[in-house]
Order: sequence, then structure tokens, then C-alpha cells
Amino acid sequence: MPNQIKICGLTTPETIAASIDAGATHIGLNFYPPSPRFVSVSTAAQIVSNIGNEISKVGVFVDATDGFIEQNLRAGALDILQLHGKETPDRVREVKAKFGLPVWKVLSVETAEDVTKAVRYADVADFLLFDTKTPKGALPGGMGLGFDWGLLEAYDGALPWGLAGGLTPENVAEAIRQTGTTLVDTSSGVETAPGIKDVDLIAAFCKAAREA
Ligand SMILES: O=C(O)c1ccccc1NCC(=O)[C@H](O)[C@H](O)COP(=O)(O)O
Repeated sequence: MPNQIKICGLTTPETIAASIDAGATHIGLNFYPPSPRFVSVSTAAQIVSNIGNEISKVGVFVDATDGFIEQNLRAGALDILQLHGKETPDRVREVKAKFGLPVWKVLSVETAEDVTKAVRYADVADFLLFDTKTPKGALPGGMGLGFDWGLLEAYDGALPWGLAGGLTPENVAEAIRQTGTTLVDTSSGVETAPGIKDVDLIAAFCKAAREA
């Protein structure tokens, strides 16, 4: 199966169209207000209005309430919920039961222990996304920081998983080769400044990931 590719933090119809044209399989809409990639309910509704079923729409939430998830889920016509905060296994179970959508739980990685903790989500999440643990006080994602991919050898769970954190057109093929991941996710790596996506970088990232 070809590698799956998520381009995260899209805020315009043009960069969504470029992601689809480049062969991305998922787009991420960021619903965390402090993020430079945040989209409001009205922007989310507007930028997805012309998309069909050709790409999966992933909503990124950080410790969000049910009400907040609900309003954005409708606006973005979301297919998948990505929980990128400190959500416990019980909270992941609750979100999945309430909204009936696949849930991706993000695990922030700095040590092998962060990877082995994934087992706690085995029965409640549909997919795990291993991302870099960011510095205290920084955004929990989208910082363009990578981690030691070798730590993923500590993962022996059954849930499918993907890789995020500092991936770029230059390093994504090597990341796939080294880790064996079947899904790669990028945000900063296809931007010219925080929140400003570049269609050429999106194309280059997808090409490198598809051909890896
Ligand atoms: O991108 C953000 O601004 C962000 C903020 C808060 C939580 C999650 C966020 N992004 C989620 C993603 O899935 C990113 O693609 C992932 O963290 C990788 O980002 P990057 O290292 O910049 O490629």
C-alpha cells in the first residue's frame, strides 16, 4: 500500500487543493486557538466546502470539551478526530463513543517510556500518532521539532501508528525507511513561516513520501 500522507494545519482552499493534487491522503484542520494554524468554525466550513471524499479530514483538538468538538466537527465535516493534548484513555474512549468517529491519539515522545505508554490506549484509540514532545510552554505540536526515531523500536503494540515531528521534503523518505511507518504527518516542514503553507513544498513532501 502506498504511504499515507497527512498535511496538517491547512487554512486555505488553495493549499487544500494542492495537497489533494499532490497525493496527500489526509488533511489536518487545527482547532486549537493558540496555534498559528487555527481555523474558526466559519473558516473551516468555507475551506472544506468544495472537497469530496478524495481526502480524509482530520480535526486537531487539544484537551477540548465535547461542545467545542461538536461545533467544529460539523463545520469541518470531519472524518477523524486527532486528540493532541493530555487526554487520558478514559477521555479517548468517551470521545469515540460520543462522536462515533475514528480517534487518533497523539503520543509526545522524548524517551522510550513515552513510546511504551502507548499500550494504555490500545483498546480505546483507532490509531496512534507519535510526535515530538515539545518544550514546556510551547505548543504541543507544529513546532518543526523531530525526535530520535530509534525510540519507536520500543513500540510493540497492535494499533496502527504514524510519525510526525520535524518531517520535511528532505528527511521524510529517510524517516519512512528507518521507522517503517505507513503514515507521515507534517506541518512546519511545508511552510515558509508559521501557518503559511507553500504549495511547492507540499508537492515536494508528497512526492518524496510517495516514492519512498
Ligand atoms: O500545528 C500546530 O500548530 C499544532 C498546535 C497544537 C497541537 C497540534 C498541532 N499540530 C498537529 C500536527 O499534527 C502537526 O502536523 C504535528 O505536530 C507535526 O508538526 P511539525 O513538527 O511542525 O511538522
